[in-house]
Amino acid sequence: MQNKILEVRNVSKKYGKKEVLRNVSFVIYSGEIVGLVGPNGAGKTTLMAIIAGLIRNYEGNIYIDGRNIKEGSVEKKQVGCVIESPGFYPNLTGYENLKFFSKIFGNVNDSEINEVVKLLGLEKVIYQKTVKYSMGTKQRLGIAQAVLGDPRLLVLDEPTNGLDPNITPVVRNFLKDIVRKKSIGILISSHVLSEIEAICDRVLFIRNGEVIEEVNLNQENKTSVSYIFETNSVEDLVKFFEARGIKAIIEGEGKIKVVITSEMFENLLPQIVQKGIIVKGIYKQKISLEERFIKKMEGKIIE
Ligand SMILES: Nc1ncnc2c1ncn2[C@@H]1O[C@H](COP(=O)(O)OP(=O)(O)OP(=O)(O)O)[C@@H](O)[C@H]1O
Repeated sequence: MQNKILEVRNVSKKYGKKEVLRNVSFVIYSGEIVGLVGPNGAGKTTLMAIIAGLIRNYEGNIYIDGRNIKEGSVEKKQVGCVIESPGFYPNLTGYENLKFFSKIFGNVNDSEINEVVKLLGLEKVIYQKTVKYSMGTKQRLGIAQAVLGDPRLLVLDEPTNGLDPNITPVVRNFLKDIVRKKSIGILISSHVLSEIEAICDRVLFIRNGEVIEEVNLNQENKTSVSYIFETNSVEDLVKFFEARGIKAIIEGEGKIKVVITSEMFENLLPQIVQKGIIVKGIYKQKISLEERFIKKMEGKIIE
């Protein structure tokens, strides 16, 4: 069984009278990358800052490795974070900055720093002063800083912001690798939903401070996808689906579209064949996270 790395239980936060987070609860298990997506002002950064221990005044409880973060200090680094733009000493080199931050958590040796620098493709710039760094390079140095000291959880707010498209996969692979290798958990937010889709195991949709949906991206057969059926008997096929409560949309000549799970598809296909309906072609279209997000934020329900 997987360990619970993070448990957020009924967390609420107000600024004055404004409720920024309302009763947020979720869990991250070891080896999991969980995405947090929502429109501007939904409460993502506030939630991440609370989990990272940067905001202490909130209702509810947060447990990291089973330990309530409200209860006293811990010797070991529990959470590594990059929230908003990472801050570094501009007149120190990247390496000096990493050394400085690592000292706070003790026991980070040079070989660990060198390995992380290499994995994040920072070797060429690491001995330059960070004042010269681009935003994307600062982001990568921020991730390196967050990872050092072996935290149990990484909290990364928009970590691929400002990265060159050729560097984004480097960061993505780095995070995918360490989350499993070190059995940690990662909470990540991004406005680039294709990026979230490429990296996360699960996604939480947050709106007006509430988690309104959780999508498991690894459960392909439980997620509804669009299937386009090409057939000579459009009417019969539409009737077939409608008799089973499934909406079928005519998509041009001889084509109909239904949104069903892979499990349903596997059960229904033999029945279609049995009815003697001739299917000339079937095309599967996965609903992208972006489509789900747009529909969800419009308040439409996605089965
Ligand atoms: N220090 C603060 N004082 C008062 N209100 C705040 C403060 N910080 C955030 N807020 C408000 O809380 C709400 C949530 O903000 P937050 O930054 O957490 O949202 P977000 O989902 O991260 O948005 P974005 O995608 O734009 O970064 C917003 O309405 C914001 O104006």
